[in-house]
Amino acid sequence: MKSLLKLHAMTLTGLVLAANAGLLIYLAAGDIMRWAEINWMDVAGEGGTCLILCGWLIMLLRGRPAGRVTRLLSLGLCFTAFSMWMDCLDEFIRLPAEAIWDNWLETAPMPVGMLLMTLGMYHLQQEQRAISEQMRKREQRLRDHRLFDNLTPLSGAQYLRQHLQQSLVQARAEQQPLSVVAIDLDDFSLVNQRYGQDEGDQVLQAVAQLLLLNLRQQDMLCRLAGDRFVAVLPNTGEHQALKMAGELRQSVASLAHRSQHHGERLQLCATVAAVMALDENEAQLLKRLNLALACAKPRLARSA
Ligand SMILES: Nc1nc2c(ncn2[C@@H]2O[C@H](COP(=O)(O)OP(=O)(O)OP(=O)(O)O)[C@@H](O)[C@H]2O)c(=O)[nH]1
Repeated sequence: MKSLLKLHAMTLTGLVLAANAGLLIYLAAGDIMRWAEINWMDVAGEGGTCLILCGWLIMLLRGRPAGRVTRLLSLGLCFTAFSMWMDCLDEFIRLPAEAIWDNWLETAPMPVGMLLMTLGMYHLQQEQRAISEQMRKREQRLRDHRLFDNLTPLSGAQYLRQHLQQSLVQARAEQQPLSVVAIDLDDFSLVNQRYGQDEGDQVLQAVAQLLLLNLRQQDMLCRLAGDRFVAVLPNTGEHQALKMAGELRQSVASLAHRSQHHGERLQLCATVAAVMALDENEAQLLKRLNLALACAKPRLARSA
C-alpha cells in the first residue's frame, strides 16, 4: 500500500481532494436530508458503483507498471468515480431547486472519464499486440534454436528432414531435379582419440565452415550426426551433384587444420555420396543416401 501511495500519490490525492471538495460544496449549498427521505436504492446503486470503480482503480494501480496506459485508465476511473460520488451525494444533501451547477458536477466528468478510459483501452490493445508479437518472435527463436546443431552454425537432423520435405514438394511442383550429398569424415574417432574431444570439435567446426564456403547460395548444409554432413542441392541433377560431392571431398582433403597443442597438421579424409531425388519422400531419400555412403566408404571401414 505504501508503494502504491508513493507511486500514484498525485492521482490518489487528486481524487480524494476532488471528492472532499465536492462534499464541501454540496454541504455549503444544501441541507442534509432526513433519514426517511433518503432513497436507499439509489444510494446502493450509485454508491456501490463508486466503490467498485475505486476498487478497480486500486487494482489497476497495483497491477500495472506506470506509463501511458495506466495514466489514461486511472484518470478515466477517477473521473467516473467522482461523477458517481457526486451523484450519490445528492441522495443525502438536498440542493436548492434553482441550482443547476450540480448537474454539471455529476454528469460532465462521466463522458470525460469514459473518453479517457477508451483511449487507455486503445493503447492497452496496442501494447498487448506488441507484447504478443514479441512473445511470438521469442517463441519462434526458441523453436528454431532447437533445430540448430549445438556445435556448428548448421542446422541439425530434424531441420534437414523438414527442409527436405519442403524441397521435394517444391522440386516436384517446379519439375526441377533435386539432389543430396553426404560428406562423412573417415576415421574421425581417431582424431578424438589422438587429440581429444575439444580438438575434434574444432575440426568439425572447421569442416562445417569449409563445406559452407564450397557450396552455392541456394544449397543447404546440415550436420546430420557426429562427423556426417548432408547438403541439399536444389535444381541439381545427379551428374552435377556427383561433381560437387567430389569437389567437397577434395576440399576436406586439402584442409590445413593444425592442432591447438603442437600445431601439427591433421590430415583429413572424407567419403562422399550423392543421389538425386526420385518419386520418394525425405526418409526414403535419406535412406538411399546413407546406403550410397556406406557403399562408398573405404573397404576397411565397411568390413569393420
Ligand atoms: N569431437 C566430437 N566428436 C564427435 C561429435 N559427435 C560425434 N563424435 C564422434 O565422432 C565419431 C564418429 O565415429 P564413427 O561413426 O565410427 O566415424 P569414424 O570414426 O569417422 O569412422 P568411419 O566413418 O567409418 O570412417 C565418434 O568417435 C563420436 O564420438 C562431436 O560433436 N564432437
